[in-house]
Amino acid sequence: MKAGFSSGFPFRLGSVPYLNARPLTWTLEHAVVFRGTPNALCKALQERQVDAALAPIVFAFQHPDFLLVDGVGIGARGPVRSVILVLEVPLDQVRTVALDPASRTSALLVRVWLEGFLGREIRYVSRESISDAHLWIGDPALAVRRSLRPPRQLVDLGEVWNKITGYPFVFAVWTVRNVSGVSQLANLLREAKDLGLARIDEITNVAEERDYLSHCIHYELGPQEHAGIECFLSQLRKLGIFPQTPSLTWI
Ligand SMILES: C=C(O[C@@H]1C=C(C(=O)O)C=C[C@H]1O)C(=O)O
Repeated sequence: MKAGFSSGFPFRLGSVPYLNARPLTWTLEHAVVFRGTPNALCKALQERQVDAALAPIVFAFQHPDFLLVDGVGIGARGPVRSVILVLEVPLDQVRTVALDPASRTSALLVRVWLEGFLGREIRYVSRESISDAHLWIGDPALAVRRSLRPPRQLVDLGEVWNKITGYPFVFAVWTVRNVSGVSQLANLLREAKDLGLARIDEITNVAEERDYLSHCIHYELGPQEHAGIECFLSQLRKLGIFPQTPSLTWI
């Protein structure tokens, strides 16, 4: 039984099916009732199938009624490995990009990078279409990266964001409906992060995966990550996406 609750853990959690979320949910697996892509998690939150989800940060930009758990997230302070753009042609010839239908945040990060920072005009097409570049996230991205052969090249979006802005990037945060006991829930989610990070050796015995969880994904969310989120928001506004400044409520 979890501390402070007389009848078990009273919250329903949603998470992504990717390796990178495992340290955050390792000690809370019993409470995870929904596992789906970042896109599916947004729907699960809206349809009240879950009380809290490790949702794409951009969901909160559009839904200010949800609360965000501070101190924990899925971010990167440099190369992230699992958010990649695979190029079929040299970068300066890229005109069309197929987005990953699983993604919300990285789909906008691609736009910020190509349109905002590089000033390119890009047409976005569906995954099935022939395109000059493909976005991949999560475990499928890790698999694509392993099987990549020249002349195809890849761009690590965590790395380009950090090189250009100097900030970390935050992909996902625990996004919570304002239910009773919400601050206790936030404390438990922060505690679960510490417990999970101390048990990476239990989560995977594959050296490459341990390295990914220990060095590529950054689970702490502090002042630098907040500055990164603000910078991402201001870049989105420059592109005319989310013209209002959303008010984010951190707990
Ligand atoms: C770093 C990652 O972050 C994911 C990317 C997301 C997105 O692009 O919308 C959302 C949630 C994260 O789980 C990843 O899964 O590779």
